[in-house]
Amino acid sequence: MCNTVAVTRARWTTETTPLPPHALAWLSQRVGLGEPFSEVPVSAPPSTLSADAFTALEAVSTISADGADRLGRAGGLSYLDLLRHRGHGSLAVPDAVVLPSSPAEVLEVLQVCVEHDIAVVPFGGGTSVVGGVEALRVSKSAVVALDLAGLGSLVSIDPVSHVAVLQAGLTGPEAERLLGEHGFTLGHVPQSFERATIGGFAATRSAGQASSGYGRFEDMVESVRMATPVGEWVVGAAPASAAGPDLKQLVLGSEGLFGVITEVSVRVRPKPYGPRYEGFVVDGWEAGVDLVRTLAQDGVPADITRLSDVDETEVALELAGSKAAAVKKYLRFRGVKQPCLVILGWECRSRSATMSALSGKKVVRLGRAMGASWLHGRFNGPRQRDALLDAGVCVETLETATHWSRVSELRDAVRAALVSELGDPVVMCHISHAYETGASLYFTVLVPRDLADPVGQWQRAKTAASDVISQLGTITHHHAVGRDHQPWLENEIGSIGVGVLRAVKAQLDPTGILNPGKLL
Ligand SMILES: Cc1cc2nc3c(=O)[nH]c(=O)nc-3n(C[C@H](O)[C@H](O)[C@H](O)COP(=O)(O)OP(=O)(O)OC[C@H]3O[C@@H](n4cnc5c(N)ncnc54)[C@H](O)[C@@H]3O)c2cc1C
Repeated sequence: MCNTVAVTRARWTTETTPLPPHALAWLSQRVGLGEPFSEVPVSAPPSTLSADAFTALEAVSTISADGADRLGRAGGLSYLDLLRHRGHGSLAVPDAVVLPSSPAEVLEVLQVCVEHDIAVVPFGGGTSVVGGVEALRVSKSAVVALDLAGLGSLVSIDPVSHVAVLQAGLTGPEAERLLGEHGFTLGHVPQSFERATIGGFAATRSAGQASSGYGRFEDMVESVRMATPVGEWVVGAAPASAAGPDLKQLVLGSEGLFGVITEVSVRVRPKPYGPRYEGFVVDGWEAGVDLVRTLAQDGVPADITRLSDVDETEVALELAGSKAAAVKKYLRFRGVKQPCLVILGWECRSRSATMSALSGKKVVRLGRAMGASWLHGRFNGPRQRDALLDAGVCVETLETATHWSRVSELRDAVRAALVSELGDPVVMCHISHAYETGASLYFTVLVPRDLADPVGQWQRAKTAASDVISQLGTITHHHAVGRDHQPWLENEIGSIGVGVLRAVKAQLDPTGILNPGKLL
């Protein structure tokens, strides 16, 4: 029996966090509530793994064909995954779960899977929202989820160079706890931090909430150790190198198709002394975009640099409850007509540099209480999503990035596509990461769930939004490609790009056992 993923995959946690009454009142008035969710119990189909293959895998690793263990690794945590786990739409369940406990064991498991023609889905925290861990068998005899939870150690730390080697199965909090014992931090805090893993961050080119300061996950990676069907491959030898193309960049974002990442060597930073988070308001989206662009181009963004549009700000204030009225009154007094919330947080970068760039700009300071409130709720999204689903709401997110000159055009186009498919949804948007040349846009969509066809409702909206996104920006800034963004990949990287990735795959995984049906 396996011993991880004790929680149901139909929700983020087993604890139910109901929406507060004022939030429910606002929702029913603005969004409209659907029918409370009728959860249809799901069960795992019989495993098709042959007895021979089971015995061969059992000889080299820990394996379970138990239905609950298999359901616990069936798919990721997108809105559609949650629907499937609540009995709507068909769920792809792996035939077994394999739990190796060392990099050497991962190599042995891959050998057995090649011999028995078994598809292998590398499984970290299972937080993919793009179908990345869907257990697709494709043309293989069976499919196993290869859960990396047994690779959970800090292998080494070099306090002089600020480099740590982390095993792939460490979750965000575990990695931070182990690094914290040595006075260091990774500073990588995506909203899925609580469940996502180091291997998953590397395999998807993840971006965290403080990536404007610490960099995206790929910026932190020094080297990667990866088990492939043709042997072990270690890429990255020094902080910088001119030894041909940077092959590390081929491994990062490879989404389990080229190999199983077992260890990642990362740049770490001393734990911040006295981090500080503050809230500000600007009048109107365009003013906010200009402000964030200036900070990024002047090289003085805060580590967390986040700008909400008018709709997201309005919802944030509505849901803040009693304090919201006083904030709104103050903003009216300050002459702000279209409030857009800016959250700035400093952990490793200089606050004074950002603040001097803000001086003279039309910005209303809301102070540390607003920053503290953001910090307090930074991981609430997935819990609120559970509660919204329970209340009959379709709730999902989309993300992209583009150049500054197109940021507003892209935002408007995505909103229009969603409105044309969904009727009158609430569409909220924020800039989540600021770069010198552009920014990422993150959308949250709320609409009453279509009772007759909840899966089709979101699939149509997602397709419409992705068509628009693929014309004006990247199909994904940090959620990766998986299965869901696959139809738009060739448009972004070209047929030559697809050919290059196929050639790499053929070299590393000649029989195609690794995560079939994703990315390419
Ligand atoms: C509520 C919520 C919020 C999110 N917020 C963010 C965010 O702020 N920023 C962000 O970047 N992402 C976010 N995500 C997406 C997701 O958390 C990231 O893609 C994350 O990096 C996935 O890590 P994981 O360990 O859960 O990987 P999994 O979901 O288990 O796997 C993701 C992909 O990587 C592959 N993979 C996993 N581990 C390995 C390995 N060791 N070797 C090879 N391949 C592997 C899988 O096969 C799959 O293709 C969010 C998701 C949710 C549900």
